[in-house]
Amino acid sequence: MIFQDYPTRDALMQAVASKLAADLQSALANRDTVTFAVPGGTTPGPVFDALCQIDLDWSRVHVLLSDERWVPEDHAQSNAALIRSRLLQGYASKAAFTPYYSASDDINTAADKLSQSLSALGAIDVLLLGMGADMHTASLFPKAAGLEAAMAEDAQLLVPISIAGQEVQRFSLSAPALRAAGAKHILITGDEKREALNQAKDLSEAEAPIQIVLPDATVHWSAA
Ligand SMILES: O=C(O)[C@H](O)[C@@H](O)[C@H](O)[C@H](O)COP(=O)(O)O
Repeated sequence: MIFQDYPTRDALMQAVASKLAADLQSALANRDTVTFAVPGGTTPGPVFDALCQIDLDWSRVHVLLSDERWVPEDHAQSNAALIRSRLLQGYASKAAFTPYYSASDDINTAADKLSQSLSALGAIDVLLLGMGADMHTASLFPKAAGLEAAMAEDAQLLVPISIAGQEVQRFSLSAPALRAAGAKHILITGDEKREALNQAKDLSEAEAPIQIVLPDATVHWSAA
């Protein structure tokens, strides 16, 4: 694991955008289509704002969500809506994007269908993830229903997840999909998440799902 800290939140966001652009560029030099997986949540927005202003061959980039809340895009919790409004703008508006929520299929059918269709993309080339203070990443939450299946070696690309106490179901890239990614970046802020990251190193992947990617990831952190 590489740990990089930044003096301000703005410096963090700008640096992560530049690093992701560099990783996308090097992947584009080697592959016709590059798969870029990104998280939702409240942290990455400014990274997306900076990244979409960087001129690269976005028409050859396929954006995927690391996870989604199982809600339509007009719902406040929709990650697809976040990506469309903050990343798929400017130069990045040319990127391909596959939303996950389906009004017609149930979550299990959607997981099977999308896993099949998206597997043609191959391994994720560039992966950005967040982390919760409970050491979850994507929607792989400790003790969540569906976590065991999501961590199986033969887990399909996308899996349904239900978290006790959360009304909205989740949809997540599975552990094998995250583990197989090329360039892995974790974006976190604040002392609570830094402390959680330190705790995670001594825990199992089931106890701390961030461990699925942590060993070969670059962690980008600022205090604010
Ligand atoms: O759908 C989501 O919420 C994200 O994909 C999730 O994995 C997020 O990265 C963490 O929960 C951190 O969220 P914050 O950035 O809001 O702290």
